[in-house]
Amino acid sequence: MNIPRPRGGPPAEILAAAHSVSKSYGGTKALDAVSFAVGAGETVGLLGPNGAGKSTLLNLLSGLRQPDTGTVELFGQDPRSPLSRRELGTTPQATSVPATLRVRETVDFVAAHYPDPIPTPELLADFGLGSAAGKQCGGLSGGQQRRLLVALALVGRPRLVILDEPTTGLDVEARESLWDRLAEYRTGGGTLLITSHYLEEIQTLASRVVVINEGSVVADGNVDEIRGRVSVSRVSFHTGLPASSFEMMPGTVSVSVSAAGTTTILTHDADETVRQLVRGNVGFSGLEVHAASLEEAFLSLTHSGESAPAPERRAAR
Ligand SMILES: Nc1ncnc2c1ncn2[C@@H]1O[C@H](COP(=O)(O)OP(=O)(O)OP(=O)(O)O)[C@@H](O)[C@H]1O
Repeated sequence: MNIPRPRGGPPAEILAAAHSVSKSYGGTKALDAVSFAVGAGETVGLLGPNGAGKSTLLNLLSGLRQPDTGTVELFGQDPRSPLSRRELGTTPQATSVPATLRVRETVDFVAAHYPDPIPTPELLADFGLGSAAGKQCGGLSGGQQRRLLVALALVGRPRLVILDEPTTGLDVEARESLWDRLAEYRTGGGTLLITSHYLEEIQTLASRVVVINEGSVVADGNVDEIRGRVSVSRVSFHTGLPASSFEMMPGTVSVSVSAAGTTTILTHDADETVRQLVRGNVGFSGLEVHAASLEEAFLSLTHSGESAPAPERRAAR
């Protein structure tokens, strides 16, 4: 597990951890022997495509579900114990607000569970909901409801906040304002675990990014390391040569040939790929270079694996 150790100091306290955790829903394996931990003071972005297992992992860590095998800890205890959740603020993906309660009443109700909550007017003002305080929650827009849910996660000044895709349904302005609030929470010493589909979205906030795909952790590192590894291009062209001719080229992740005869090289270094094609006197036509899709980028992580991160492979050649 990758827990940062402050230089010269003791290891960071682990606030939440999964130890070799597996979870299936019927025949679907959502998590496969995942080990993962969040240390105090970290902001961890949990990144992965649809169905990767992100929500399942968060639900286990926050005690909403139980693992089939392996163990989970929250503040060193079983996350299902109410005591362990006292210092946790969370907004699961599917939660909705109570339609008939007013916004102010909803915040007051949740705040009453904590010894030192953020005062309701202050919290609502921070989240741009001051003027909506007297409205029924059911009358809020989707974006306002989302903001209210995140505000509720923070009201008790928790030590750890777990948010599942908090910006879903928010416009750009609301999204930025939400990141600002979370950055303030972090500056005040808070620890964050946030899921997203997009590295761009979490890269300004996250101190560490963990990529999960098909129920397994496929990468764990700082933003620059992960960006280097998910930056993949597709170089496509027509040639008479078989796919195997290109597999050893520097930076290559995978090579495929479509039914229509187009050869596509997924590569971490499109410039070098094109240089190699020219230098090698490869007969090609119809050359095109595009950014790879997110799915292809995640696939590249699965292919390269933890033992051979792309930047090192690139440097070694
Ligand atoms: N309650 C459930 N019943 C059956 N299958 C489920 C259930 N919850 C999740 N799954 C399946 O488990 C796998 C992991 O789902 P999970 O929601 O954890 O992924 P995710 O990374 O959070 O996806 P998304 O980004 O789409 O929210 C998927 O194949 C999903 O269809």
